[in-house]
Amino acid sequence: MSAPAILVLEDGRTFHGESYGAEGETFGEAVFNTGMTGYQETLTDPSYHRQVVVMTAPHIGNTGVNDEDPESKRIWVAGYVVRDPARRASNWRSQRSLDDELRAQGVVGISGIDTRALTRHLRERGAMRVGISTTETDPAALLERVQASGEMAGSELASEVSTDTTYVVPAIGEKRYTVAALDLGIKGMTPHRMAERGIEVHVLPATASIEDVKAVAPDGLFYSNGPGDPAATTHQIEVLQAALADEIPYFGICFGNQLFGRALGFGTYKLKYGHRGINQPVMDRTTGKTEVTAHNHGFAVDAPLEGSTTTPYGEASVSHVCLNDDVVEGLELRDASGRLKGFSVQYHPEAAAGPHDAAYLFDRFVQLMEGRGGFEARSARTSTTDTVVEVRGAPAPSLETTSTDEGDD
Ligand SMILES: NC(=O)CC[C@H](N)C(=O)O
Repeated sequence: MSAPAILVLEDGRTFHGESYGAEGETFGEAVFNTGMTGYQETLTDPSYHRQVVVMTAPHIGNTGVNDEDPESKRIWVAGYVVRDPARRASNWRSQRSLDDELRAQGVVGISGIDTRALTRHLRERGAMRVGISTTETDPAALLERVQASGEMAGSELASEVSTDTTYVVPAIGEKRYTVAALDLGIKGMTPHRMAERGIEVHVLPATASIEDVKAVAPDGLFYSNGPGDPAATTHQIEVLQAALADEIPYFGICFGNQLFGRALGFGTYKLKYGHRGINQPVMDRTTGKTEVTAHNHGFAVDAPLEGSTTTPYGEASVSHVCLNDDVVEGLELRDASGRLKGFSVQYHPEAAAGPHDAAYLFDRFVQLMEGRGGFEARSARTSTTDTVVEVRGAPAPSLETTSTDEGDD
């Protein structure tokens, strides 16, 4: 029988459960993830730094933990909330149990609480600070510490998770392109998806300057996902603006979408409770096609859904929209002649975990670097799914790449 644990939200709502993972006390922003699979990828996604993740799937830990699926070197979540942990791990790839892994990495969790009630509370009241403790028995005392803990809004966190030194992920097969990738909390699958397409990826620290980027002689610049509030970031926005002024093709994912938005002059704002899961429907307005996608974001770009906005770097417009709530899920930048200069998405085409519907975006990045910046795509704006293949035109690389045999979900 595990030790008792309590979870206290910043508005005082309290849940009593059992210790899961490490014993101790932890604080963070309470968020919920609706993914039925992929807990290892979720736990090791650096974008969850300083967040306490509530899993809505009731059984977690069933397939154990292995050394192949982590998206980074460690677990980043500040705390973990599970309804009913697996009593034993059962999978041919499992090397140890999730409970043991959480304990070994010092991650404090709680189990045996009503995660449906907690999730409904967060949906109604919004994401908020939370504390979990196995050492405190008085909720009022824990509440005081929750209310004194740090807020997510206004926090610059990318520098806390980024690599200290540059490293290179070699192209798989023939090398075709060089990309400078700023690590703002990058997931391992992302450079892998690029390497699969013949891209040599130079992963640079979040503090890299425009000179550092140019020193790589990149065909394209990439900004990764990452934790924290995009409004608290200035350095990377300046680097991106300098790169855009220099006509370096750009692709961004998640945090990289938010920073693209800010570099283009749009604002960002905090969503009430965010999008976290692996089945979010998104419309690619370039093709009219809907894709099911993996999300993990608590902030979003505030850009007009219709029309384009003139920026110092070109015409910016919204390329992708979430069909659940009309949140901006992608941006694109074109020059006056309609040539694509850069684009980004708010969700996770690297899909670890998640469906592979959005893998075409890595092909789009290759096309952008090839100088085939989506002339076809623009004329396809009003077309329907049926015409996707024609409008994208041969000899584009396959847009439906990707294997389904990756062990990521
Ligand atoms: N996965 C991400 O890049 C998240 C971006 C940002 N930290 C947010 O919460 O919206």
